[in-house]
Amino acid sequence: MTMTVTDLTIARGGMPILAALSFQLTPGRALILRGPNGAGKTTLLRTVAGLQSPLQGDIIGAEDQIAYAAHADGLKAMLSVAENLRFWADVFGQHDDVEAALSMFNLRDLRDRLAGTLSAGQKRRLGLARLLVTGRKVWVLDEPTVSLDAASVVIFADAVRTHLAQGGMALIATHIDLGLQDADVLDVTPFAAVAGTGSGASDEAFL
Ligand SMILES: Nc1ncnc2c1ncn2[C@@H]1O[C@H](COP(=O)(O)OP(=O)(O)OP(=O)(O)O)[C@@H](O)[C@H]1O
Repeated sequence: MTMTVTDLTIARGGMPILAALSFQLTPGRALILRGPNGAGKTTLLRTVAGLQSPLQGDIIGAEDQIAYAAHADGLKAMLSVAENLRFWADVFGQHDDVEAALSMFNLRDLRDRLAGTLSAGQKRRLGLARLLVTGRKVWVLDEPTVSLDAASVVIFADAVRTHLAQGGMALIATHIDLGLQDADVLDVTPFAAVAGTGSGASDEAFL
């Protein structure tokens, strides 16, 4: 399975942001999205994940194969760590146990804690551990290392490497170096559809 993005034009708030963007994701490969704040990386990920429609262009080959992890953790505060993972495994129709995901993200000691009581970095680790229980091949990740300490960034990078080694794919917007030496890099800056999209627009964190 290969995901092919062709001649994509995407918009946010009614404004075209990136245009004429094409790339491929192939099994075992990660593609890192680069670009300054406001360049359109989140918008591109949301479009690839099917949360919004492109103005133009095609995204083919990844239908029902995408697991999307964005800024909002989206955890169930009143479920425990292990219950959150089981919940998401059920949502994605997976019936494996969640032990591997707990171990990979160093969450075993926290398994019975309510998610709402976790620290920001612990919540992020749980949010990322969910990827492992989705069974999805294509991970679409928006700034996945926010709130993670250095050791947890290493854990996350190991999880991505394992996923790739199993034939998975990853599309990741990040401002930091994840240490994924073999990853391909796509700087979206040259694909800006409108000059100055990096300033003047609203900041959704404050909406
Ligand atoms: N809800 C919204 N309504 C209007 N404009 C928005 C909205 N959300 C984002 N934008 C604007 O769309 C543009 C692209 O934003 P986007 O979040 O895709 O950029 P980004 O590359 O992910 O940025 P960052 O590196 O800061 O996360 C920015 O100019 C942003 O201000």
